[in-house]
Amino acid sequence: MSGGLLVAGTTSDAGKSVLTAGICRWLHRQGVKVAPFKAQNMSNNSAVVVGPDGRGGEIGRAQAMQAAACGLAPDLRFNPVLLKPGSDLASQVVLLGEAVDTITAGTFRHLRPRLAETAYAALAELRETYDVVICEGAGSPAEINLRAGDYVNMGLARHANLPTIVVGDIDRGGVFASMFGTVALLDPADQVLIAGFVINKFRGDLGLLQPGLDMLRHVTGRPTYGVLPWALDLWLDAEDSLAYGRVLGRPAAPHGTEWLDVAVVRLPRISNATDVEALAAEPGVRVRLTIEPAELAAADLVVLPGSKSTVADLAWLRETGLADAVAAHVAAGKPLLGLCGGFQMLGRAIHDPVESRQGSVPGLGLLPIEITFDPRKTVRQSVGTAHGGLPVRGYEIHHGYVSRTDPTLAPLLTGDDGVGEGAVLGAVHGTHWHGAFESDGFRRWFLTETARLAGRTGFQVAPATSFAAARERSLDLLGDLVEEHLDTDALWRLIESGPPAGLPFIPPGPPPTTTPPQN
Ligand SMILES: NC(=O)CC[C@H](N)C(=O)O
Repeated sequence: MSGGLLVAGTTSDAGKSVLTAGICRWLHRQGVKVAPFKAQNMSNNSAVVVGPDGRGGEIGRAQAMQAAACGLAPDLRFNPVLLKPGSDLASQVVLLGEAVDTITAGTFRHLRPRLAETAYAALAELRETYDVVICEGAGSPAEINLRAGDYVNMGLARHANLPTIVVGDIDRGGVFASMFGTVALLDPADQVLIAGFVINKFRGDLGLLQPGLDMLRHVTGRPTYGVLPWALDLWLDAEDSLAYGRVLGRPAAPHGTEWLDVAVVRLPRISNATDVEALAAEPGVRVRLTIEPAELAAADLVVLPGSKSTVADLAWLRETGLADAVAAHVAAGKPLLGLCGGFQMLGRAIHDPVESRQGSVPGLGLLPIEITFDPRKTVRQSVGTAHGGLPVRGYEIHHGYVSRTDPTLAPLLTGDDGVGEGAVLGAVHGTHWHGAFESDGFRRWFLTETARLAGRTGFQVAPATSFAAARERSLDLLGDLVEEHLDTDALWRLIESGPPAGLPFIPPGPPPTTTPPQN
């Protein structure tokens, strides 16, 4: 068979990624050969995938997570187009894993046909290989200004005749109006593909919600396939949980007598922020994303995460007073960790003719290294050891490299080629590797060392947390939610048989265009 479904949303962060992953896990458990797909993703949170030519390429982390939900290794075709925003105006374009261009809104139009063609071809290939492909849309399908050029939402559904469900986040309010409006702003040929709705993040009495669902059915002629409850345990790989001010996940009580407090600076162009999820998976480790200097002062460990715009985010760090707070933290002998872009900021100088094109700028001066940016991007999976033999796996996505270092500086890690990676100087730690803290033994050593440096003598790392098992549990939880709360028989009919016949048109449809579409 060649089944398919598009999961669209009323807004960004409505729950498309997790619902797609949940549907993938449900089908995978049923023995269905299923794959995920997102034609175009806009995110700086990417995973490294080894392509058919053996080279490393990038896809959105959400698609790598959905691949795991399907029991598959990630594939570049699962997310053929990835836009990585370096500023509000410009994005790096990653096509089938490889960075090919940097675009602005104005130049996107010229590239769009090539991107759409690549995405359509990738989906066609996947549909030949897999029995079912679950596609995730982007933003809302009712972005009427962008509809003409769309190949991620209804443009994709039309091209591949995909039945579409629309998920809405009821916690934000206005869910009925946004469900209705999403359908009613689409043209008739798009509307016949919208089969129904899913409500996400509901807390409360289903009996009170039911009349609303009945009314929604009455005014749209479309059912709600189910209502997913607010699930507190769902936070791994969920990008919206990375908003600042929040504690990441739901940390269990400490194994020892004291908590370890970790403050992660929420850089404006943060990239691969999911790196710190592995720390947050440990009992007694409280990880908070913050932009408050006072929170850095109170933290045991400060983390400068990855950045898509190292030099610009470093300037922001100085403007906001956070750079001074980082310096004070280090001056007090407390531990600091820099990851990729955050590591690059720790050196004496950054020479960047590529990303910011600012030339040479001073770094924070906390490590005796200099960073130079190369137009070629390093994208690879990396394997090595730390602290005398603890195995570490990670991945690298960067243009900048260490161009000058002090030969006496100790590395944090050693690659399997025997070459030192990153640095440790006193309580300052840094590496270009992402994902390293998913390696359980290394994470335990690092947290123990961190607690010692911070004087948290009562903190004791739990002996046996497995991050891989925690991720697997979270995918299973998503599968459980789908099985328990959605009408899976009806969903299966949709996936198998395509858009149902006879779905009514809801006026007014798209407003007439007064100006030519911009995309
Ligand atoms: N992943 C990152 O943090 C990348 C750092 C920096 N933007 C670079 O390209 O080198």
